[in-house]
Amino acid sequence: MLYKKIKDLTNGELDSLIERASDLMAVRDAVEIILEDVKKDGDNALRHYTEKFDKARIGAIEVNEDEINEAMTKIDPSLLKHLDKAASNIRKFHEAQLPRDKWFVEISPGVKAGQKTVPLRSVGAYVPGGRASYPSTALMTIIPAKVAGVKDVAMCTPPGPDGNVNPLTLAAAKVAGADRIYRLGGVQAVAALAYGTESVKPVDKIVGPGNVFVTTAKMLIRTHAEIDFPAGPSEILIIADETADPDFIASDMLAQAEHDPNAICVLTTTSEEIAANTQQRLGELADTTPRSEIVKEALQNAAILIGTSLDECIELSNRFGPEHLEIVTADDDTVLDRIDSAGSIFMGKYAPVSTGDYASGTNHVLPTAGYTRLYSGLNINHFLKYSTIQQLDRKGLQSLSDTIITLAEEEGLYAHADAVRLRLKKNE
Ligand SMILES: NC(=O)c1ccc[n+]([C@@H]2O[C@H](COP(=O)([O-])OP(=O)(O)OC[C@H]3O[C@@H](n4cnc5c(N)ncnc54)[C@H](O)[C@@H]3O)[C@@H](O)[C@H]2O)c1
Ligand SMILES: N[C@H](CO)Cc1c[nH]c[nH+]1
Ligand SMILES: [Zn+2]
Repeated sequence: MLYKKIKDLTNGELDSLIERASDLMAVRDAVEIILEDVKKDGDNALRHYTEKFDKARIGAIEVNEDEINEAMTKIDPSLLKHLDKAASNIRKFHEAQLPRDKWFVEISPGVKAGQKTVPLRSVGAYVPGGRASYPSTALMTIIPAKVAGVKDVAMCTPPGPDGNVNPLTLAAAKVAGADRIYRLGGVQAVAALAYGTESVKPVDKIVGPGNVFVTTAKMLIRTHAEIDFPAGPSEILIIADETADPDFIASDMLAQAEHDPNAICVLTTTSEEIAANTQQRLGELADTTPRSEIVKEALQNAAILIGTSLDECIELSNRFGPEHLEIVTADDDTVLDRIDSAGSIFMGKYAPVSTGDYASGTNHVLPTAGYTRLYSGLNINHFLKYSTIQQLDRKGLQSLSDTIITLAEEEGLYAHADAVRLRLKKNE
């Protein structure tokens, strides 16, 4: 773990903290081989890689209705109640993000310009399932697609060694409204959704998080399908002053560390005492937590960085661009106003990242590896596209004609000018 004052960081230390997208491309060669094999050999390659990585010999690639219904019967009703509660909060939040179906503005008399909203035709949701199973991610990816009106939503998630998909993930997919489910994980799932195979229908866009292999695969198939953004191994950065509680900080760092050995957890604080106590607490928790092995590996990438002022901590956070940002200071609103790159922001000591991971309604599929500098987390717009519209009457066209004809002729595009002249020459 890196434990230092921000001002003492070497350029190399700062670069490896900020420029972490290179971790994804380190697995590029291995990923490309799998992508090519699936493109060439379709279902055969899917079965081969599922056996290799998930230790499962699968027959049917698509999960059938009977399996889904059977999974539903296996789930404790009280568990289903919690799934429903999470689903309903996620639905409520994403419905609030919906834009208007169609709108117009009068640019000038007789000239109306507007916009129409259209859902994508088909989307593939990748739901991870390697080191943990992620029913919550089925809700986070499928619900917004359905709220946006996407007709065809497929889900891919890795099977267990018995070839079955985790029953709660199947239940979550059903609650969320998935149209098709494939027992496929990793690079092979992304390839199948992008290229299509005998059993898998290709989709227009692939969304959802995954480990470095899944995320790199998404970045490499973009000539075939659009993607949301790189959503790789989990990250947290906490900005804290002396008012924060080191036990809470350590437990929230642990909560993201337990996802993946490649997870990245950072605390930046103005308090040397908070820094030291957090480090000590992390050490204790790492030994006793059930996912100790993963956590200990992830904590090797962790950092505790002491700033001489909150300004220094905020600047570091904006350069890092964390997937999750927690702000725990005496004046969280003022810090919030200065944040320009963070996937999802958690304010105050009663808002651990776990709230957004499961139940506050916001989406937990978020850019990692510094991509919050470019992308927003998963939201309704990832499932929509917009057509602009213009509607003019004769007077409206007349009012724009000189401008259009002059600019078109300057560009040497005479037919553009004539398209206007012709209409105005003809009697109504
Ligand atoms: N950023 C986000 O929004 C977000 C949200 C939830 C989870 N996550 C992250 O998702 C990830 C889930 O990872 P996971 O591993 O548990 O599940 P996963 O489903 O992403 O990956 C499992 C698959 O990885 C493939 N794989 C494993 N080793 C491989 C190898 N050596 N070569 C090629 N392929 C290989 C296998 O096909 C396997 O099915 C974690 O990193 C977690 O932090 C991120
Ligand atoms: N923290 C993860 C995103 O990095 C999302 C998640 C799902 N389940 C638990 N947590
Ligand atoms: Zn989490």
